[in-house]
Formats: sequence, C-alpha cells, structure tokens
Amino acid sequence: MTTRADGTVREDARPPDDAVRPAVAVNAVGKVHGRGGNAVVALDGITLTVEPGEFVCVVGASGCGKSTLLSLVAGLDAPTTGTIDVPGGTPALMFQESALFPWLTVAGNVELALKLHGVGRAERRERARELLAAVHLADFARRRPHQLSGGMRQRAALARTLALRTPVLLMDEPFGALDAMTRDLLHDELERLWRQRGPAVLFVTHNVREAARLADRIVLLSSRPGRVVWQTRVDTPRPRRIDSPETAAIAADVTARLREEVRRHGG
Ligand SMILES: Nc1ncnc2c1ncn2[C@@H]1O[C@H](COP(=O)(O)OP(=O)(O)OP(=O)(O)O)[C@@H](O)[C@H]1O
Repeated sequence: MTTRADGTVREDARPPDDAVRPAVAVNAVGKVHGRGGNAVVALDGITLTVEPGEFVCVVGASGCGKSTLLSLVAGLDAPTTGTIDVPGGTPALMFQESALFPWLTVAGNVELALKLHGVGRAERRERARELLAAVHLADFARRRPHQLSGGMRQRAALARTLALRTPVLLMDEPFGALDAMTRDLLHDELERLWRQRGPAVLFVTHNVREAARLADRIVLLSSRPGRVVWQTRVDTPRPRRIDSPETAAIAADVTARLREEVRRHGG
C-alpha cells in the first residue's frame, strides 16, 4: 500500500520482495491539520523505516504527532507532503481503548474482523479459537466485553489484531490505560506472540520504560512539529524485564534526551 500526499492509496500490484524492502517506509512526510489560521503543523519531514519483523517504539512529548504518524501509516489519513509505503498492505491497528463491539462476544469480535477481511466461516472460527487461547482468553470467548477487566479487553483486542496476520502491526499506546502489573503481563504476552509470529511493529508510547522493555529500536520525535531527532538500538536479550538494570539504563538515557528536547521547546 502506498499513500501519497494527494490522498491516493495504491495497493501494490506485484507481491513485494519482503526480504529486501522495509515493512514500512515513511519518506520525508509532513502533515498539516486544518487550514489557514487554524492550521497545525503536526509532522515535518519525517523519514523512518521499519524492517520486516522489527519492533520499533516511537516516543516523544505530548502532542508531537505520534498518533498522527500512526494514522498516516494506517492509511486513515493522507500526508501533506512525502510518501508512505507499506508493501504488505493495510496494517492492523490497536488503540488504547479496545474498540470491541459491546453487543458481540469476545470470539464474535475476533471473527467479525476476519469476516470483514473475507475469511471463510470455518477458518474464522478456528483462527479466533487459536488466538483467544494464545492470549489466555479461551474460557472467556462467549463473554461480552463489559464482562471483562481492562487487561482482558486489551488481550481480546490483541487477539483481534493478530488474527488478521498482517505483516505490520500499528499500536497506539495500547497498554496506556492499564495498571502497572497488568501492563507488565501484557508486555510478556505481546513479546511472546510477536516473536512467534514475526510481524513488524510500530508502537507509540509516552512510557519510556515500556519502549526500553519492548523495542528493537527506539525513535525519539521532536516536540511539534514532529521530526526524528534521535534513535537507538536496544540489544538487551529477550525475554526482558521492565525492572531489569539494563532496561532501566536505556530508559534513563531516552528520558534524558526527551527532557532535553522538551526543554529546548520551552515545554
Ligand atoms: N484532526 C486534527 N485537526 C487539527 N489538529 C489536530 C488533529 N489531529 C491532531 N491535531 C494536532 O496535531 C498535533 C499532534 O497530535 P497527535 O495526536 O498526533 O500527537 P501525539 O504525539 O499523539 O499526542 P499525545 O502524546 O498527547 O497523544 C497536536 O497539536 C494536535 O492537537
């Protein structure tokens, strides 16, 4: 999928050679929301790639354009300048709120996502069953979302996102509303499933420790308008712990750079 500044979205006709092409390529992208006196320059000249299977966390001060970046990569909005290439097609998205349909069961929510992508009934059932078992919700498949805790709802949302088997997952603060203990468990789940299934992940967060816990690479955006100002690889062996000295040291380094960035902009 290629999204251009004129809003055209083109599905690539030829299957991509994923071994050599990035899973996501954001090329000199700018985004202005609104017009005239109300115009807000959210992003300015962002260039960023995510390699196949890579886990990239984007951090930055509030309002720096992280969610805007994800909505552009998702194809929900068009860039004002530049291009975005996602050769594997439309990515799956997960948000802070589970966005489950309240009138459907947990299994029904996962199956509906598959139905909308043209997956036949028998395969929908099987994939939903397998995914709900993988996120430890097998016993809750027939419950409705309001009967679940916040953490369980996000597990269901994760199952729905993974069920689509897209080569790219976009995650916008998916665990931001959860308590620390639940978030820690969801990090373990996500890391395990990501390693088993191997999608590229572009994960937006305010939480620098979360980024150090999950990422292969952390990208720091400047205060608005967002630009890539710094990035670092995270080579700590997996599985990781959020309270390990290695994770704490990386988080401290990223926090120092983030503070510097916010100070520079008078935040
Ligand atoms: N549809 C829109 N119309 C006008 N302005 C917008 C729109 N969407 C976002 N903005 C503005 O663009 C800027 C970037 O917003 P965005 O939500 O992308 O930032 P963010 O880094 O995700 O913020 P936060 O960390 O607080 O969630 C903000 O100033 C926001 O108010």
